[in-house]
Amino acid sequence: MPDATVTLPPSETQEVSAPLLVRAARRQQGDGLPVWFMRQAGRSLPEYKRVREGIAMLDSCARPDLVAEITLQPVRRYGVDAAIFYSDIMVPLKAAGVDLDIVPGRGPVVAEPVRDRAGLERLVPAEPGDLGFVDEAVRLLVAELGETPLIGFAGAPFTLASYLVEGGPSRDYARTKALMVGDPELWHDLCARLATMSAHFLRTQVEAGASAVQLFDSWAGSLSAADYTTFAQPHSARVLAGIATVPRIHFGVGTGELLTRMGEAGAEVVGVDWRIPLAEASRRLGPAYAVQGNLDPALLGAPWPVLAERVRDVVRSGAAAPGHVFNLGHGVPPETDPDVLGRVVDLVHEEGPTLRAEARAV
Ligand SMILES: Cc1c2[nH]c(c1CCC(=O)O)Cc1[nH]c(c(CCC(=O)O)c1C)Cc1[nH]c(c(CCC(=O)O)c1C)Cc1[nH]c(c(C)c1CCC(=O)O)C2
Repeated sequence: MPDATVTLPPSETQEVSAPLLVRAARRQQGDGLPVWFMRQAGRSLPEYKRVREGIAMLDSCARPDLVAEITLQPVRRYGVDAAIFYSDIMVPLKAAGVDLDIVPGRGPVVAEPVRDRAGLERLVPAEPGDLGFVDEAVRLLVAELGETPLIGFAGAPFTLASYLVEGGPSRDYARTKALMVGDPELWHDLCARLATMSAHFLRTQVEAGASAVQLFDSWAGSLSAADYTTFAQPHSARVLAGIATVPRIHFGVGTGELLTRMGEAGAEVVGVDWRIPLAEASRRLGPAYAVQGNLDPALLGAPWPVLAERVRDVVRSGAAAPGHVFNLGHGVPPETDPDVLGRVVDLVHEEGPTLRAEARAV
């Protein structure tokens, strides 16, 4: 029999040894199905609560030893196919000197919201060395993780701007949208600056060894497709354009009507929430994109047989896409029983390949 490594062209030889997550993102996974969870590290884990005791969220993000430990916790516990860097979308802003805090149970709170040009002028991107703690943590992690890929991430300009303009979490993004349409020049200048910060945060992680990245535009689903295209997509595209060497995942909540634009912003994988089936998301996106998602996180509290059937539904629907990374439709809720997540991982690993093969044969 000929030696396969000799007959394959170099690019394909590399694919054979690439992590399953990376192969899925490149639409080369076959029946294998990688699984990880947004917010897999954090408050649902007792081991997380123990190491975080008495340490503020943003302080923990600046300590490479803690960041590495917290990032590894769900990998050890669940055997997920990827780690996601423990940090926050607001970290680059904090490093640039913005006075902000992450309030438990609430989210990011900004002391002086940015609502005019003077506010924008105060926002000076961090110098290259200012994210040294990120570089150090990623290097520690990549050495510890071995074969398991690390996903780096950043916040998209629209979602970051929503926190800066509102001063904290918001239901309707009224001030953000009023600024966006009322002073487009200020809006675009603000988002351009945020794009520079997020691109720098992502590049730091990729240069230190992250194998893939996810851009979180969590709140983009609050925009119409027209406003997304005018006010958000160009800035996200600039962030993603700086990171073309590794697979890029682009995620938001409630973005069923924006999926194609999110793909066109420069991603290989588009993250989908639970509101539309993956097969439908893939139909909208076409053959050039893989999908990630999309179990409804609220179902993690349902009786196991019911939940298991929903997990299988997601796997079957995802088999219609040219690539599928199993995930939730949004982050792990804090009250989640970790044992349930463990059972989901085991089910995806044990039944995923067969379910995918069956679904693809129909
Ligand atoms: C919108 C957003 C933020 N941060 C992030 C997003 C995008 C993801 C999403 O859509 O959920 C990104 C993020 N935040 C965190 C991670 C770590 C990696 C992981 O997913 O496991 C990631 C990828 C840790 C965190 N980020 C946060 C925590 C909890 C803080 C704590 O434990 O004290 C963690 C582990 C805090 C945070 N930070 C933010 C919010 C809304 C909150 C929740 C506030 C709360 O309910 O307590 C802003």
